[in-house]
Amino acid sequence: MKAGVIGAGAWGTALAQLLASDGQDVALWALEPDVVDAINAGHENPLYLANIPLSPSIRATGAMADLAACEMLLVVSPAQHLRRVVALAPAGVPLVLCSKGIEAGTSLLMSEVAQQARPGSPIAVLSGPTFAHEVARGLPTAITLACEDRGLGQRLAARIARASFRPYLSDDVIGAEIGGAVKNVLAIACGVAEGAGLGLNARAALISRGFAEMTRFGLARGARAETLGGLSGLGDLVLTCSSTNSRNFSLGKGLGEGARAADLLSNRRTVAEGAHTAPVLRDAARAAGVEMPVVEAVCALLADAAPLAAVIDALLARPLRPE
Ligand SMILES: NC(=O)C1=CN([C@@H]2O[C@H](COP(=O)(O)OP(=O)(O)OC[C@H]3O[C@@H](n4cnc5c(N)ncnc54)[C@H](O)[C@@H]3O)[C@@H](O)[C@H]2O)C=CC1
Ligand SMILES: O=C(CO)COP(=O)(O)O
Repeated sequence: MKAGVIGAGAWGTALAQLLASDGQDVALWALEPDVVDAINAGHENPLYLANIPLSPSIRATGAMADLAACEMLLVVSPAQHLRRVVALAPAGVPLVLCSKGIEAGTSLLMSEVAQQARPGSPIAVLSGPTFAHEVARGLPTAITLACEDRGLGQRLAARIARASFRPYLSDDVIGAEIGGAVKNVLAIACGVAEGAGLGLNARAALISRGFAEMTRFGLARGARAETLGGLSGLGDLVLTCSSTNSRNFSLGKGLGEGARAADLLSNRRTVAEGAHTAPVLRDAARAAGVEMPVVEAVCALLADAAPLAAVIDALLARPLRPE
């Protein structure tokens, strides 16, 4: 299966490096001409994945037509741009969606957006606890590969798997997507706790009460509980809520230290998906009658709608209830 990757940010570049690690050619579509040139001439991507020497088997391009011969396309754009890039991709080729988020304006998950943008292209989702720079360095990683077509899922998994990169197959596409989208918002909350010096008890409470929110929302959207408790849900939640290597956690840390969201988000080159997903998720949850108080709190801080102390007090003052 000749592989192509759409999007040369940190994660797209790391996945191209993974796929090229057995010497096979990988076509990598990048938005920025500077990135195309740096990868082809210098075998590096200093803009998004600095200090990682890239395989010469990776061929970057700015022309989507150069991906026409690919038999598998990994889509790794930011979630809010996925509709536009998928519409440009060659038709009929299996799309492995690696972006984590919910589309603003439609509240659609990435698989639903891709189905609208490229009807007829088979779809899979690749999602889990996977910091890009660790995968690019070949460190051990496990991930969920969700696909409703079991045979296709097995073929994709075989093509993507490496000695230190283990895809676990699932047929719960929606469940895999909801975990990845929701954990980004919850990572912002854990970053806030870190930045405000609330302690590790508070972080653990946010992770487990946040997981309860993820589960309520996921079940309401048709996800399976075991998917939400797996790599793409709980696994990714734990990773992203534990480290400033996470852009979402770092954004929250800045909020917790007292910075304004608008200042933290202006002029950033890399994406913190949780900031885009949070208000969409809050509205979708309200519409479904699902309570998500941690997500509501993150939205209030992102919108600068209430002082940090008031947001924390409101969460702690919620009525006592059974776990
Ligand atoms: N970085 C990571 O460790 C991981 C990231 N992801 C997900 O992968 C997706 C991409 O994230 P990263 O690769 O980290 O991105 P990044 O933050 O490293 O880079 C930003 C990306 O956005 C692209 N971009 C900017 N404006 C655009 C536009 N108008 N149209 C299309 N693309 C545009 C840039 O070309 C670049 O590829 C996100 O949904 C993220 O949640 C998933 C797993 C791990
Ligand atoms: O999704 C990720 C790891 O699985 C990356 O998290 P951040 O986008 O918060 O950096």
